[in-house]
Amino acid sequence: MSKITTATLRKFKQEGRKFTALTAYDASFAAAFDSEGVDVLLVGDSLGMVLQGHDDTLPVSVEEMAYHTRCVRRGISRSLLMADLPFMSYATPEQAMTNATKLMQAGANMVKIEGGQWLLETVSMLTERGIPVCAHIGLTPQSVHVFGGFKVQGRDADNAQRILDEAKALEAAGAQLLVLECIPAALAKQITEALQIPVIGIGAGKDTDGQILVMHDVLGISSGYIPRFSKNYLKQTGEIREAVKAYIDEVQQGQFPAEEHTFN
Ligand SMILES: Nc1nc(=O)c2c([nH]1)NC[C@@H]1CN(c3ccc(C(=O)N[C@@H](CCC(=O)O)C(=O)O)cc3)CN21
Ligand SMILES: CC(C)C(=O)C(=O)O
Ligand SMILES: [Mg+2]
Repeated sequence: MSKITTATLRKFKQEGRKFTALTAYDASFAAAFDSEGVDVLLVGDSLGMVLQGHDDTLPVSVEEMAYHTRCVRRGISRSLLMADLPFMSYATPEQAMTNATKLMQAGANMVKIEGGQWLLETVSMLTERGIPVCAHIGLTPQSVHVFGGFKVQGRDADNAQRILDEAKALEAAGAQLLVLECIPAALAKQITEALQIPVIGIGAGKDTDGQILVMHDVLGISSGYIPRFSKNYLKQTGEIREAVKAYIDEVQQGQFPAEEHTFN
């Protein structure tokens, strides 16, 4: 099987073939997810919560992200490897270039950054210099203290329009992928149809081009916050590889996310 690139994902979008993504933080899980056919692996800054036990993602450092990216890289043969730039590591385009370089040199194929309008210059500067960017909008967890909690975004008409406009502007700035988190399904559908680039949803309904979940949620070992949009696939399968297969299968068949995992 040849390596997944952003061009592969774009082809999947054009063909209407759903793809799957999971977080991974170490080589062993990465190798298992890769060999079962997960298309995209994300070294998420969610590691601040699920590995380190913090209440949010803000304490995570670039060095920690680079360490886990190096670990995951050694487990991968086929999947695309994306890594999150953590809180405040891309506050200026210069910081973004310095820190994205560290993650790329640790083995990432692209970096993910949270934000809309204010990030446009950063997206084009990174892309022009050889670092592909996945933009992340909607519920951006690094802004949890601005939002006042992990809350669904884009429910009123003004905010929905703003998120749609941001998505189009990020694509125009050069973003090659987009993550939509915790927004109403109808808005995610509208954005997915409006863009040429592949759109990955989490808590964004069934009509995005791909789905992503945090591996601890899929394997039923998250404590504290367990988002409603996630699903424990270990419960129904009893084995990690079978759980991952079931997740991939349900995404490809359009069975996940179901109505119970969806915000309206
Ligand atoms: N285990 C885990 N899973 C995740 O999906 C995840 C993390 N951790 N850490 C980083 C961010 C934080 N995320 C979260 C965390 C909680 C909710 C949550 O509790 N959402 C409410 C919806 C609230 C509303 O209706 O406005 C829910 O019921 O799911 C959502 C996203 C997503 N990411
Ligand atoms: C939930 C995904 C999209 C993420 O950003 C993370 O795991 O950090
Ligand atoms: Mg993240």
